[in-house]
Amino acid sequence: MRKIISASQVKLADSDCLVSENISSHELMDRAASAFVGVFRGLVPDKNTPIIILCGTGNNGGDGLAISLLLQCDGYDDINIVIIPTGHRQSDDFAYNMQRVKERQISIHQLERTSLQDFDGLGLRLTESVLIDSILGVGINRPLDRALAEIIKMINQQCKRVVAVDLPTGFRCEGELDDDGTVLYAHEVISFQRPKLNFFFPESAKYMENFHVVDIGLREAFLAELPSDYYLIDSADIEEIYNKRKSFSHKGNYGHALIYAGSAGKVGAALIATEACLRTGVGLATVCLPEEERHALYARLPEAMLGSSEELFEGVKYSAIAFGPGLGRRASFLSDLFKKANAPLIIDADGLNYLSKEDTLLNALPADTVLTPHMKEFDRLFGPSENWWQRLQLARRNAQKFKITIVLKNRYTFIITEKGEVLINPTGNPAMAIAGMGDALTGMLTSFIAQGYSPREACILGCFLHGRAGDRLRLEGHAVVLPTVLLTQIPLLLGELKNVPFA
Ligand SMILES: NC(=O)C1=CN([C@@H]2O[C@H](COP(=O)(O)OP(=O)(O)OC[C@H]3O[C@@H](n4cnc5c(N)ncnc54)[C@H](OP(=O)(O)O)[C@@H]3O)[C@@H](O)[C@H]2O)[C@@H](O)CC1
Ligand SMILES: [K+]
Repeated sequence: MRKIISASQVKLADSDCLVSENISSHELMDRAASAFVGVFRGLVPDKNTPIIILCGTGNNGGDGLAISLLLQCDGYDDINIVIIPTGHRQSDDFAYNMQRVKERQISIHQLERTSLQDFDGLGLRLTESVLIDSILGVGINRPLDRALAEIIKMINQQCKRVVAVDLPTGFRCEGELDDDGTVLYAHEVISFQRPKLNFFFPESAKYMENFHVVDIGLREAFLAELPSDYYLIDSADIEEIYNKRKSFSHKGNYGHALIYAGSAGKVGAALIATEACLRTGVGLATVCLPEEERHALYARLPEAMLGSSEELFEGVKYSAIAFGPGLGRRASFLSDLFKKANAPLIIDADGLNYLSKEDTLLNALPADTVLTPHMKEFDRLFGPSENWWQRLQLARRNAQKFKITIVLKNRYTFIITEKGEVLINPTGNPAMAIAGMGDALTGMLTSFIAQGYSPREACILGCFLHGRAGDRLRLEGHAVVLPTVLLTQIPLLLGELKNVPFA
């Protein structure tokens, strides 16, 4: 898992890198510039493209200058640099790179003061150029001055393609994103070493389209020691957590899941959740569906067993219970379930809606419960929030208070553990925005918990693989991914882990 660090921690990691490798800060800046250019080349392969590099006078601006040198060496032949004064003094590495740029034949336009009129007077071809934004990076420490904000608003109206260095100018790395703040909109952001936490909030879409993260060699061992509650899940975590199926094992070794789901007109939700559970490897799955809907289950999923509410808990020990997809009014069984359940619960959809209407039930949630709300379900459960930063903090408080895991679903799903850690899932794409996708996730999480994984492990595995299956289909050309099609990928993805599915 990759720890997400704050703007101030980045500076500590930079200093550590200089000391531990015994390099100068401009050498590290060259490394950052080179990593940036590595991605930039792929984004803008045409070397005749007019490029405008907007530089502030701190280290973000220093990066811009170092980037100009590399791009020129690479054969980009139409580069204009504009220096916009930021702050009280130039940083040393900015001054160092300025000296190097002056020794080359690159056009430099130096604004003596930050003013829209002066900027406009430069007559830059903003609409035809690719603009590299290196005005401000992690050093932003106050709202933008009016004059700089005016320049940025004009650029936002005119520029068709902006590539930001480290982060878009004006964007805050963490904390509440200011709704009225001016930010230089970036079509691409090339960020150093780690993505910034706020890249993962839906509000960031207003300020940026895509981001790339490049390694600049900061010491991972140092980053691992920094305190942070935010982590980005990566494929190595999946390899580490997932256990191969053992030889001589049988269905009894892989758990028995109960799927309490479906109602008249919403049987599909139960079928999808159950199919997901089975395809993720559970040993046994029992579905509690209304009796009259049983034919759909037998026709679609002969592997599943049907149970009725009365007999469900007689002498059966489940290893995980999913509750909610397509339940409608049947969700009122939740209070009884709390008394009868003998396994961790995964509550979704109508189960969450019922929970939000009955205040006292939240306090009665059994240990190890997983809630899987999307934003609206979350707000109904725990109250409204003004923005995603507030919502995430509210989720952390409630996960700790009730000792539960909350899977807050979005483009980047946040898994909030009972300790208040936030694990960010990077996989998934808009082709997956379709009915039934959440039911599939619920089935997968239930399956992993039934197989003996902790709620934390199950949520990491389930969210990552669910999104990865969708990403694979998207890459194969599917503009839309149906949940039942996505589920066909799950056994294949599991089979690819550690290359051998069996011990
Ligand atoms: N550290 C490293 O070794 C490495 C760092 N790297 C790069 O450095 C970047 C961070 O550089 P940084 O710390 O110099 O900050 P940066 O974002 O350039 O801005 C600072 C200047 O802006 C000013 N200022 C602040 N707010 C303002 C506002 N609202 N409006 C106007 N001005 C404002 C502030 O002024 P002051 O507070 O002094 O008045 C100060 O002068 C980082 O994002 C990455 O790109 C990479 O090369 C890798 C190695
Ligand atoms: K920037």
